[in-house]
Amino acid sequence: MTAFRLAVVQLQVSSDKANNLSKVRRLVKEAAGQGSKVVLLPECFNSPYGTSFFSKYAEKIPGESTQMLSEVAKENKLHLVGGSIPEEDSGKLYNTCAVFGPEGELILKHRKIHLFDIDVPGKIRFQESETLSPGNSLSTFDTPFCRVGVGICYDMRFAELAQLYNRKGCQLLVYPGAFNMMTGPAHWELLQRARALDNQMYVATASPARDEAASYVAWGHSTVYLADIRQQIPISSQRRDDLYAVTAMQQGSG
Ligand SMILES: NC(=O)CC(=O)C(=O)O
Repeated sequence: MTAFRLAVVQLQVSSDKANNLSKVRRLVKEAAGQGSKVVLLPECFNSPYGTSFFSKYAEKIPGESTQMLSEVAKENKLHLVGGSIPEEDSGKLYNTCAVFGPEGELILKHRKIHLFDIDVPGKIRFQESETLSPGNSLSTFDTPFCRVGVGICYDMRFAELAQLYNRKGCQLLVYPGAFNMMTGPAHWELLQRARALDNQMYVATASPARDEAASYVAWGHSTVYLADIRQQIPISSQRRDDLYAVTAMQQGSG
């Protein structure tokens, strides 16, 4: 891994898609001006986060929002991890992160694998699966600095995914996310620290900025967490592969 500057954009997302896109343009340019080579956007950066919004804001890829991401990555000569947008494909909706390289090329699409379905009586009920379909693929990409593993928000709760990315040689995990005012204070930082510590990898998250007037109030607190003590505490070489293994099943499409 070589040193580079990573920017995490905590965006104030509104119901005005065009305004969200123009803010992204401005903020990525600003991050590039400060020397950033990889920029991470939040989950659902072009739309309010909520099941009632996904179909209205959904786009095909390529489409308006990802075209903007491609242009911005190229203009600023950086890797852009495009948070996520509601994606429409063949009549289904996905929560999808598109990653672009410095020539504006689409490197990968990661569709959220674990949908956010929770029901905490009296506090919060959220069922992404009412409108979204899950992705079925792991997603990694290479930069000149390190290999990166991609998950979206709820994906961060699943330790196995991070372990598989570790086995695939990733040194940085990125999670665009939008935890809320209940799960945020309880788990947001803890999960990042857990994934970083278990795997001795860097972990970065980007959230929409908190908007108390939104129907879903994001916790915010975008973070970069470091656990870079591989040499001193060499757990990767001390693993008992003779006793246990984390393996991926055959990946489907999506
Ligand atoms: N929004 C999510 O996908 C996940 C979340 O908010 C949580 O796990 O808490």
